[in-house]
Amino acid sequence: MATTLSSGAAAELPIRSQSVRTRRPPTTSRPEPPLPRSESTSRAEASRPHRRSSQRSASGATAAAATTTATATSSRHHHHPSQQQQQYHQQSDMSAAAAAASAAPHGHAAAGDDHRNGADAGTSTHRSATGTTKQRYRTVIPAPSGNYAFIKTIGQGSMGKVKLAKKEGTNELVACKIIERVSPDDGRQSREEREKADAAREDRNAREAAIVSLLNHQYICGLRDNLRTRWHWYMLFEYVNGGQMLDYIISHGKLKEKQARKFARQIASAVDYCHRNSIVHRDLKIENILISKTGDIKIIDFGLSNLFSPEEDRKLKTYCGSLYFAAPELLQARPYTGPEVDVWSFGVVLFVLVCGKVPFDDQYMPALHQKIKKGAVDYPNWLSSECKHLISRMLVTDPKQRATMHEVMNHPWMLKGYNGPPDNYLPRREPLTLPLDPEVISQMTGFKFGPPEYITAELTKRIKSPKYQAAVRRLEKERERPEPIPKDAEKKRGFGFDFYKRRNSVTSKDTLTATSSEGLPLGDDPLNAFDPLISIYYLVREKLERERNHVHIDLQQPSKAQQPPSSSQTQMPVPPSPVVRPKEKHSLADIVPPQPVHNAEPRSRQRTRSHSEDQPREPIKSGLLSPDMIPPKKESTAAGILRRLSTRDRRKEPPATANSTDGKPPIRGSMSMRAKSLGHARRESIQMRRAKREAEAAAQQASQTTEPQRSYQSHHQSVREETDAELVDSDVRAGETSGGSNERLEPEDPDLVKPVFLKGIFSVSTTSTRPLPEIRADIKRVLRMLGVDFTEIKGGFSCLHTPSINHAERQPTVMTEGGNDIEFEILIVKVPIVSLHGVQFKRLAGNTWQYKALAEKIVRELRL
Ligand SMILES: Nc1ncnc2c1ncn2[C@@H]1O[C@H](COP(=O)(O)OP(=O)(O)OP(=O)(O)O)[C@@H](O)[C@H]1O
Repeated sequence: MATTLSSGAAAELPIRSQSVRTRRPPTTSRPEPPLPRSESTSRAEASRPHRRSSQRSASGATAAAATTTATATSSRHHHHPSQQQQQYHQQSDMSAAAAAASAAPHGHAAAGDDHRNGADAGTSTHRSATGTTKQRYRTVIPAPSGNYAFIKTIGQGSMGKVKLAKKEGTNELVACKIIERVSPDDGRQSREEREKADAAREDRNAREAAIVSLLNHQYICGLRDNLRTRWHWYMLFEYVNGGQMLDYIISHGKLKEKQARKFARQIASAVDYCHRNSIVHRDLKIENILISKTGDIKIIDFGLSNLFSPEEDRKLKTYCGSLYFAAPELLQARPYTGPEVDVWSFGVVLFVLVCGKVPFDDQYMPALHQKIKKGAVDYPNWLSSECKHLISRMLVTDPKQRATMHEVMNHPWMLKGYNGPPDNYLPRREPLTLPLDPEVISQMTGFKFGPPEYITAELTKRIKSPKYQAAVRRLEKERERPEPIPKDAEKKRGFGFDFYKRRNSVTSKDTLTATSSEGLPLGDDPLNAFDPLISIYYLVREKLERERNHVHIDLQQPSKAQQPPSSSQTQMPVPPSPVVRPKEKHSLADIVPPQPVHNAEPRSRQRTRSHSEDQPREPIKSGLLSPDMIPPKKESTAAGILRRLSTRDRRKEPPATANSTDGKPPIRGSMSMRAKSLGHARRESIQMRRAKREAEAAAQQASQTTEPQRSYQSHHQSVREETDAELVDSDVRAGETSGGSNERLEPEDPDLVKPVFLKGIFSVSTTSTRPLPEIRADIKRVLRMLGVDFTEIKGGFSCLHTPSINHAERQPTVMTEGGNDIEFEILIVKVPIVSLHGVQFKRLAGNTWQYKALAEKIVRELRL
């Protein structure tokens, strides 16, 4: 149960008072509008075939699906002891103390709020006249931007399900997070308690929707649309289809520092962007980092995020997050500003990336608490001293001594191989001036700021305040200072050495930036995180500008929308730049840039921080080169991915051939994927394009042959990027073919392997040159051996495992939601070009670390 401490209480948080974020008990009694049940959803649900006989209803697939969901919902919503250990939440936030009246929450109240329209959607239960509970499904979400049809469930968090959905008439895929709004009466709470909990949850949902709808960052999963019905919130996010970071780690074990750095820089970029917009995530953990098709990270789940203020007397007091990633001050129930708890969690994430395990672990909760509070970390000796140093600066138990994001981003480990710190992609801003834009004010909803007049009055007060005006003057002075010293010069005079000396005193004076405000401590910078109201004003205004411009601003290219307004009239929208977001690249050739990879991050908008520029900013400044003309730079290339994939331990592979460049055996195929030097990237890119062309020709030839001739081998050779439409088709077909039954499929059936390309590469836990039937047989052997229930589905296996006490491993035992059951898929994917099969794991539900332990065990047992 959530426990509220009195303001400022610094008492130890009793362990039993911890709880998951307010979770709903099983849904049983709420009447649901009589909705037509969609066939395709039934199929999709029924295609989740791991249900045990005890969970199955005799009345066929529909009932089975209903039971399934009810069971899943039920098991998830019970307050399992481990849940209580995993996430905890105490309700008493700054926002709750904010202005009394709340504007309408962000999101669109759908017709579903009217029961008679039957527009509520998603999964929910319905108690019939006979008292039996039935699950109802809705297949289409009538979102403001169009109708979205559900395809299948792709995730399950503590707040609800996440389903893949497709916009009708398009191939656009979204991940729809479905959150219930009202808790049913399970007899455990009084009506008042329930209502209070629902109201608090509603505030959180509104805030999550409001926050994610405003954020605009390439490493943050963007909200496409948002719908609220009587019973549910539907948040339609961009679909991130490269898998979870967790799977990546299961696949690769610990990452090489170089690879971890790339991800860490992206996380830092996103987190710093949030902080400079007065937003703290509060639930940073490995599960909330997904990987996109292009190999970049996307942070998800802002369900626990909130606004923060640098003011001492406006500290946050909600203690939430995942225990393994939680800062010690949260365990001690101490009020906190905000960013420092994210820095700690980020430190834990970084440790997981480079070590493949959590830094603090104990199966006995009080001991785990003690370890976190003590902050003693065992660093493996193979970790570089710079990496150790950075993590040790992030995992400082005293939040005042802990590294700031500024320090993290400028740490030598972060800079290694790069020209500067990660870019946070903040749009260029100017200090606010009066009058304020009423349209912007009217859209500042979802945060309980109060009515527009109140917001206007408060903002005016802040802008006129001596503190703000002094900050503006300081900024102006900063901007008048001469240009910063070139980066090379920084290196020459020993920047790295200086860094260590002043690590605890990073202030505005330490920053290398002369023209930017970004080195200023939070609260001194009038442009970033000065005050939550001001930050939200900027964000809303920027969002409106994007919408007015009617173009999707390409996050990887600067556009005029990010240019400073030409006058003090900062509300005036800048004329749209003719930048239309290019369609996401799908082909290998398209995403392999012909450039070295060490300047990893895409050149983005014109930045306010000059010292982080990866390219000279002069041309932009002088107007010689339009910012829109700067080509994006990306490290995350297919070549890079494949190269990394190929550098994995392949002891079991055939001996080296003449193609081997470094004495190690190459992976099968004509081209060596073992190139390690950066200079090889370009060559690889060319080779890959050539190979792709050749393979396409071969595939075309194969398609002209008769059906039997289109053998297993040619299926292997088909090298083609799967489009989203095909992905949808295959997902739907998967539901149709498997139908939730245990029916045996011919092992040679090409449908048994899912032709996933880049998507699969990221989560490939292991690859094999062995024929598909052998791989499948081996997986089945291992699953049976480990007592995992499974059903064959298209492209792999749907698995369910209930860990027994005997199975308990020395692994982190708690972390996220979920009952005992671990639900996951093992997909066999094709790795393009090189005719390999990869085994991909995908967690659907269950305890993260139990899942990780199991997946790793399966990988170990496989003889691929
Ligand atoms: N945009 C997305 N694209 C693809 N998969 C997603 C997306 N968003 C969420 N998921 C999947 O759904 C899962 C749950 O999502 P999310 O973390 O947002 O839910 P939650 O209820 O807030 O979870 P938690 O209990 O971890 O806080 C994720 O772990 C991920 O596997």
